[in-house]
Amino acid sequence: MKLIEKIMDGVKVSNFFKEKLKKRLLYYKNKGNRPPYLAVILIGKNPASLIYVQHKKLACKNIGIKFIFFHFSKNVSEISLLKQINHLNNDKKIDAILIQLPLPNHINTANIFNSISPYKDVDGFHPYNIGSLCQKNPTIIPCTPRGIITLMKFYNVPTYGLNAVIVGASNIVGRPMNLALLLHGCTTTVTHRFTKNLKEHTQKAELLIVAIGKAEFIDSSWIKEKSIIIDVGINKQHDGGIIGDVKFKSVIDKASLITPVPGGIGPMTILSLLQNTIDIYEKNIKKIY
Ligand SMILES: NC(=O)C1=CN([C@@H]2O[C@H](COP(=O)(O)OP(=O)(O)OC[C@H]3O[C@@H](n4cnc5c(N)ncnc54)[C@H](OP(=O)(O)O)[C@@H]3O)[C@@H](O)[C@H]2O)C=CC1
Ligand SMILES: Nc1nc(=O)c2c([nH]1)NC[C@@H]1CN(c3ccc(C(=O)N[C@@H](CCC(=O)O)C(=O)O)cc3)C=[N+]21
Repeated sequence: MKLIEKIMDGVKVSNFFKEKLKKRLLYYKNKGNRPPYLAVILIGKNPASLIYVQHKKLACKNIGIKFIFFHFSKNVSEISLLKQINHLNNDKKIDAILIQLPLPNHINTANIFNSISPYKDVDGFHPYNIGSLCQKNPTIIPCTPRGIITLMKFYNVPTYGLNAVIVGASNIVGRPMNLALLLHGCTTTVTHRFTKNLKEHTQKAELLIVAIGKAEFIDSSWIKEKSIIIDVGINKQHDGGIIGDVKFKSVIDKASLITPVPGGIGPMTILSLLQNTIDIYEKNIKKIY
C-alpha cells in the first residue's frame, strides 16, 4: 500500500463536507430564513485560544454562519460569565454558544458549562447531552468525537466489533469519544494516567485514539500491526509548528490508516462545530413553521 493511501486527510474531508453545509445554508437563505448564529466566549489571552477562535470565526464566515465574539479579561467573575450566558440562553437570535477552554483556575468549569442551555450547547458538554449520548440517544455530539467518527466513516473504517483503545480520559475528548465509539459498535477501553501497563493495552488496539497532549508519546513499539491510528494531540514546537501525540514517521509503516498533525483531527473538529451549529439552527427555524 502506498503511504499516501494510509493517510486520513482531515483537510480534504472537512472541505468536502463544508461545501455541503454551504449549499444547505444557501437553500435556507433562498427560502427567506435568517442565518445561523454562533456566540463564542473567550476568557483571557491564551495565544493558542486566540488563534483557535480566529479559525472558528473564519470557518463560520466562509459558509454563512454569523459569529459574535465575547472577550472577557482573565479576572472576570463567575457571576459576570453566568449573566452573559443567561442573556445568550434567552436571546432567540442565538442558536449556539461555545465557551473556549481552558478557563482560568478561579472559574468552576462545570458550573459554567452546566449553565448553558442544553439546546444551545454546541460542544455537547452539558450533562443532558452527554447523558443522552450515554443512553444511545445522541443529541449534540462533542465536536472532536463527531469529527473522528465522520472521518472514519468517510474512509469506510468498519467500526462494528473493532477493539478500540483510547489514551486520555478528558471531558472534551477521551470520555465522549468512548461513548461515540460504543454507539458505532466498538469494544472500548479508556486508559489514563493511572492505567497499569498502558503499552499492553495500546499494543492490542485495532483502533487507537490518542489524546493526552504529550508530543510523540506513541512510537511503533506501542501499536498493533495494521492498526488504525487517530492522533488528536496538538503540541506546540519551539519553531512555532505543531506535532501530535504519535510519532508519525515511526508508526506509518506498521499502521493501516493514520491521521496526520496538522491536517487530521483539528480541521474535523472545526467541521463538527459548523455541523452542530447548523443542526441546532435547523431545529430552531423549523419551530417557526
Ligand atoms: N485536534 C483537536 O481537535 C483537539 C486537540 N486537542 C489536543 O488533544 C490533547 C488532549 O487534550 P485534552 O483531552 O483536552 O487534554 P487534558 O489535559 O484535559 O486530558 C489529557 C488526558 O490524558 C491523560 N494523560 C496525560 N498523560 C498521560 C499519560 N502519560 N498516560 C496516560 N494518560 C495520560 C490525562 O489523565 P488524567 O485525567 O489522569 O490527568 C487526561 O485524561 C492536547 O494536546 C490538546 O491540545 C484537544 C481537543 C481537540
Ligand atoms: N469549548 C471548546 N471546544 C473545543 O472543541 C476546544 C476548546 N474548547 N479548547 C481547545 C480545544 C482544541 N481544539 C482544536 C480545534 C481545532 C484545531 C485545529 O484546527 N488544528 C489544526 C492546526 C492548528 C494550528 O496550526 O495551530 C490542525 O490540527 O491541522 C486544533 C484544536 C478545540 N478545542
